[in-house]
Amino acid sequence: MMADYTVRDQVAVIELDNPPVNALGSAVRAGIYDGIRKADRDPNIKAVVICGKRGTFCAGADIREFDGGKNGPWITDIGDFIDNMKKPVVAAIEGFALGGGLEVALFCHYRIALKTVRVGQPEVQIGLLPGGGGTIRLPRATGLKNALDIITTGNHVPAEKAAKMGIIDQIVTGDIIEEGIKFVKSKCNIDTSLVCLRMKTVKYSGDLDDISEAAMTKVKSKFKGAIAPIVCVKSVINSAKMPYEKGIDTEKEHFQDLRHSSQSKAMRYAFFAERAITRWQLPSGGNYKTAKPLPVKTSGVIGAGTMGGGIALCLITSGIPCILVEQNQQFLDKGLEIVKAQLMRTVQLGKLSTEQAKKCFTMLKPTTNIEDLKNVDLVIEAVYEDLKLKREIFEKLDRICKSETILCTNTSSLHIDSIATATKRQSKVVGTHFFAPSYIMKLLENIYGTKTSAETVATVMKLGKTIKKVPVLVGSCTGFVANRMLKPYSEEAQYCLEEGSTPSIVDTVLMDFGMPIGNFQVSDLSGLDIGFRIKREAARKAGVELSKNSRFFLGQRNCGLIEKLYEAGRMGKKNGKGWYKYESLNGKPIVDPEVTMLIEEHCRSLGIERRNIGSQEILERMQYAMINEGFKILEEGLCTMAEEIDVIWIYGFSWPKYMGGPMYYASQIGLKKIYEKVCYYHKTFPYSMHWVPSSLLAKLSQIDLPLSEWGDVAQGRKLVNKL
Ligand SMILES: CCCCCCCCCCCCC/C=C/C(=O)SCCNC(=O)CCNC(=O)[C@H](O)C(C)(C)COP(=O)(O)OP(=O)(O)OC[C@H]1O[C@@H](n2cnc3c(N)ncnc32)[C@H](O)[C@@H]1OP(=O)(O)O
Repeated sequence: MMADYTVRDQVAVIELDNPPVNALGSAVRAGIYDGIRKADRDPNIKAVVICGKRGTFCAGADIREFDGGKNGPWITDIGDFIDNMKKPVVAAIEGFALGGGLEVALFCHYRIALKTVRVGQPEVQIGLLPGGGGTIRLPRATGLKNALDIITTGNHVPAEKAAKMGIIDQIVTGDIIEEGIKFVKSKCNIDTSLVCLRMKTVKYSGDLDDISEAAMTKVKSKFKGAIAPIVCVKSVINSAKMPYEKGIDTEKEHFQDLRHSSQSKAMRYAFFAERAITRWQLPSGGNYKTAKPLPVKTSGVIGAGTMGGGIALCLITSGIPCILVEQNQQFLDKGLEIVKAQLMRTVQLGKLSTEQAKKCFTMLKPTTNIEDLKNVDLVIEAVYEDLKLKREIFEKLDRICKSETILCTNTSSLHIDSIATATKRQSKVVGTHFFAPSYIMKLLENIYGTKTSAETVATVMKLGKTIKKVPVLVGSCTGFVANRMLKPYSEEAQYCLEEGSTPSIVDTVLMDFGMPIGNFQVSDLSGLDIGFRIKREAARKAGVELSKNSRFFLGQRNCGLIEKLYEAGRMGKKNGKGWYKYESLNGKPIVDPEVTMLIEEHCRSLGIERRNIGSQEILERMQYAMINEGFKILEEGLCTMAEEIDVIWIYGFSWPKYMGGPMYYASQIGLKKIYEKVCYYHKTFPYSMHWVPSSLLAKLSQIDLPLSEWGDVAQGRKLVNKL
């Protein structure tokens, strides 16, 4: 059994034992169930302590069992039994009590915890509801309002706050088992039915229907398209509406429905994908197991623009002092204002106290002298995208900084080697590509160059976690993984415009799919001048003219609409007109007939016949083109596993987690169908190179392999004969 049973001083101690996080697999559930029955039967036992091994209580049900695991007792059987026990049972919590772990604690008559503990019901984040009585018992412990908040967000609650909320009975210090024994022995004379949560009523103020409606509206707007938060609200409301037993039975039905839902399956996939990508490896052989990260106790950021300022903020709010360098005082002052404003916003959002924010700000040392960086452990360069300038900076840094300093570039497109070769420490040069707004967006694309060492990679992967990002390691190519895949996606969106669609139709299709924002809205946010400059730079490099009226550019299909909008002074949201018009800087996008006319005129002048394009075609063309690119990225070894691509899209472009990511989505559609469509579009649009089918996709479309093995096939770790 995966729960140890020992007796100390007439108290039965049941220790959950399932490495690494004591997940409640069937054997653990059976262990607890057998343990409490044994303790109840034994007349020498006066009370019970339930706790966990390895410094943690329990991280919840074993998520891997949800795909059809072993049976074992249902979790609420444990609760039903404890509810009828006369001997007191205490949950002695250290580390985490999450999901089913917190539910087990709520079955107990009492809960004590160390100050460092965090509790929560994170099931909603994997598309579920707390199906072990959580939606019915937590409101009885803390009231409807708190329970709705905890269960619909999945946020962790620190011990002291949980104690104030009535979830924890006592905060203790010292050895948790000793404390548990002491505590529970003091409760032996108390009637357990008085403290049993089943017997309590749910506290709330106001009208239940109003509370329910307000909670529904909130989750529908906050978690657009997701089913689980809605079901969570229903079930928590049931705790106040229904008798205990009916509430529990209904909760179990909801849980089973959600467990089988495609949304929960995708979110469970995403949970493990996020963990799989931490097991990175370099083509040279170095990997997460063998490489040791260097300590980063001090840092520097070059460039105090929106990007650099945001990066500096990430560092200081994570406790890493940062020297922020700008070329002159005026730019530096402007950058500091950005940092201050963002810090204030963080305070307003309740994420930092004023005191904490002040303390963070003292960790920022602004300067106009790059020489001040000489002793820092790591520097992130975040100046604008100009290779010559970046090389100059790296050459200087190489001269100035101590030999151990790691030099990072926040380039979004330039090859790492083209910057690293400006230094004599190529092994210590690495890409750290943040996404705008850099303080908010979770993705950190870490890019290795030909000579980047495993130690350098380990350092920036660890740094990513420290500053609360999701770091993904990728190889170097133009645009890296995220922007390289975004290119065919947005190009197809523009081609759809010139073939007959409109920005609002395309964006609506994407948002109906689940994207939080459409392609053209994003383009307006980043600024049309950016897209225009990228094209102009590509033309300059190739030594050709950028012509808005040519249907071909560099041997490929071209859509000159962005140039035409740019020429018409439409810069995007910042000047109130782009693909849409805006009444204010915070305004919503409004369809602009001028843009429709501009598109129609563009088509007339080029002799393009417009037609009705259905939503299925729009979605397919944007997504399949990008998925095909994803397979090319795997094929070229720039990612080692398909999961990396999905995590990049979830955290870089807010792909809905309940759709798993583009590669997972492809696996659900079926690679055969995707490949056939890619071939069809390649035939239809022969001048768009992104439709040239990936050979890996071609290979995988003929066999039935799980996504977790696609990277192995690409890298030759798994050989497939059947073709
Ligand atoms: C007939 C079929 C029946 C099937 C039904 C099954 C039975 C159902 C029982 C009843 C269920 C009632 C409802 C309850 C539902 C739940 O409890 S769902 C789970 C809720 N819990 C969570 O979502 C917590 C998930 N974990 C975390 O958030 C974090 O892991 C952590 C605990 C905060 C620790 O973080 P960190 O230190 O950063 O470590 P990680 O890298 O995240 O994790 C370490 C490894 O542990 C694995 N892991 C973590 N949690 C679980 C888990 N709950 N189940 C399985 N595995 C887990 C994680 O994957 C890591 O391992 P690797 O992937 O190998 O790296």
